[in-house]
Amino acid sequence: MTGKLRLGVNIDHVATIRNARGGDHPDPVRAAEIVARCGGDGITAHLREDRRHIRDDDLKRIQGATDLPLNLEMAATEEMLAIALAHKPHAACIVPEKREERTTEGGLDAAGQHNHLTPIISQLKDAGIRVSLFIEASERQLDAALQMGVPVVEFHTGEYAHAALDGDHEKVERELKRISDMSALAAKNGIEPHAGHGLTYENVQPIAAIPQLAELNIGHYLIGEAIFDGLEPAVLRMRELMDLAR
Ligand SMILES: CC(=O)[C@@H](O)[C@H](O)COP(=O)(O)O
Ligand SMILES: NCC(=O)COP(=O)(O)O
Repeated sequence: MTGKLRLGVNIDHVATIRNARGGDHPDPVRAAEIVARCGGDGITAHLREDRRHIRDDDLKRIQGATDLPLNLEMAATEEMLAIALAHKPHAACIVPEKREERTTEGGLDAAGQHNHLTPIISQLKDAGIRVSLFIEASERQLDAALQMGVPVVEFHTGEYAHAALDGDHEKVERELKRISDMSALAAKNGIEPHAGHGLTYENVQPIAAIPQLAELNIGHYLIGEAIFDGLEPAVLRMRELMDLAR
């Protein structure tokens, strides 16, 4: 049976615009409040090591402003671990991070970093934080996630989104199949599959139709659309498209 697909709204890029002028406007906290009012299921925020968008004080303010679960995206570093343990978000999604990248370019190499990730995951879990790994939809990475005992994985949909933009239909189908196959395998093994990165009104529905997926995290496109239509209509439109696909 296909359950409700949650929509986590990533508000990072409200902070990107704020930071362009160094002041307080627009405030990502106000975005979180709007998401909460219009039926978003969660707030996602990526505290990057270089603080290019979300900043440390935003986390506490977001947590104080809404009851929606906060999904903190974080690199697997001691600094980020300490911040996560201090804030105790509902969930922490461990993501790969490269200082010079424009955005999160690929999935976490969970298979290659087993020894580094295991103690970080267990400290997050001991603090009651729901740990997720942001990985490519591959059997190797999913196996590693299983071995590490995480309850959630988020599949990186960037390759799928790029293929859709390029009009490469064969690649779109290949990417969809691997995300769909790995979602089924994750669910079969008791891991809750999520997906996100580069999702738009145009490309969200085939992903939303994957029955095992429990949550999509969507940010950059929604904040872009919000400039033209407002954040609430953008979230509601995405919600509608996701629901129609189930
Ligand atoms: C991990 C991820 O996909 C999100 O963090 C999202 O991409 C927004 O942050 P960036 O644009 O900084 O990658
Ligand atoms: N984990 C993916 C995410 O939070 C949102 O990615 P994007 O929609 O900003 O590309």
